[in-house]
Amino acid sequence: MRPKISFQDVSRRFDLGGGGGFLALDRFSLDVADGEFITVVGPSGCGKSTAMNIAAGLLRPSSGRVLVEDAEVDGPGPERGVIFQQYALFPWLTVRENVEFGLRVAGMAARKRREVADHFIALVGLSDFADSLPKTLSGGMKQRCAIARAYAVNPKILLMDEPFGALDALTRVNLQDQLLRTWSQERRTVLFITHDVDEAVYLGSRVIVMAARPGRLHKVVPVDLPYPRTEEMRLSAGFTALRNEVWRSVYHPAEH
Ligand SMILES: Nc1ncnc2c1ncn2[C@@H]1O[C@H](COP(=O)(O)OP(=O)(O)OP(=O)(O)O)[C@@H](O)[C@H]1O
Repeated sequence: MRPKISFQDVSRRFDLGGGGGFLALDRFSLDVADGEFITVVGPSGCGKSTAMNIAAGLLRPSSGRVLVEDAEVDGPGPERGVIFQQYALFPWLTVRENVEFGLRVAGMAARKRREVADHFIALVGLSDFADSLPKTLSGGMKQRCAIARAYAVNPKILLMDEPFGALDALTRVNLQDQLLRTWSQERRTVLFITHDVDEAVYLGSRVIVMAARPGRLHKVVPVDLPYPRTEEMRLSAGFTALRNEVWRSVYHPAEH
């Protein structure tokens, strides 16, 4: 089957001035299957965001290319929803209006818009807050609103760059479960960057471990735990073994 997303020898060099260049990403290649949940971990500066931004069409590769369903990415597109660590909600719009925003831009009729928005607001558990402004929400709720907004425009691909990075541990675990539930109901292809090794193993069907200087793919660790993932799984010997493998690859790449 053809991959949903295909990174093909993608490199990115940043010009540092004075003729010097910095290789942020070196010949990164990866095929992501339709409906797959891929997590990406690696030390700071290993090119995770660079790879994600190239797939989002926000940054151009210096060489190589990214294909989405066989078409080369040359800019942002509605089939790719992007969620960053910063929630980026419009503060003057309510939760529902934020979720409706992309639908309004796409020209959807008001009644349909509301129906779609309310579906996704319910999916992330924010129905009681649909008429609230972002400033009255906790960080986790804002991020759930951002997820509902990204889902509402029905992107086939979700690109998530440390979406839970700013949240406390408990909220984070809750949002991980919520994201997996949403993913199992509204199957999308997900590329999810995190610094948290546990999060990477818990969410992903494969963990992509990257290494720095230059930023590159170091190792792919398949996660042979079935979905739905559960709390018992988190505490299982199988999970711990995978977590240790990923940990060693991130922190001791020379030996692993
Ligand atoms: N616009 C830029 N100009 C120059 N260098 C850049 C630019 N963007 C990124 N870099 C460099 O490229 C490297 C990779 O950056 P990138 O943000 O992709 O890493 P990352 O793995 O996402 O890091 P982190 O985990 O800290 O977010 C870093 O060394 C960074 O300093």
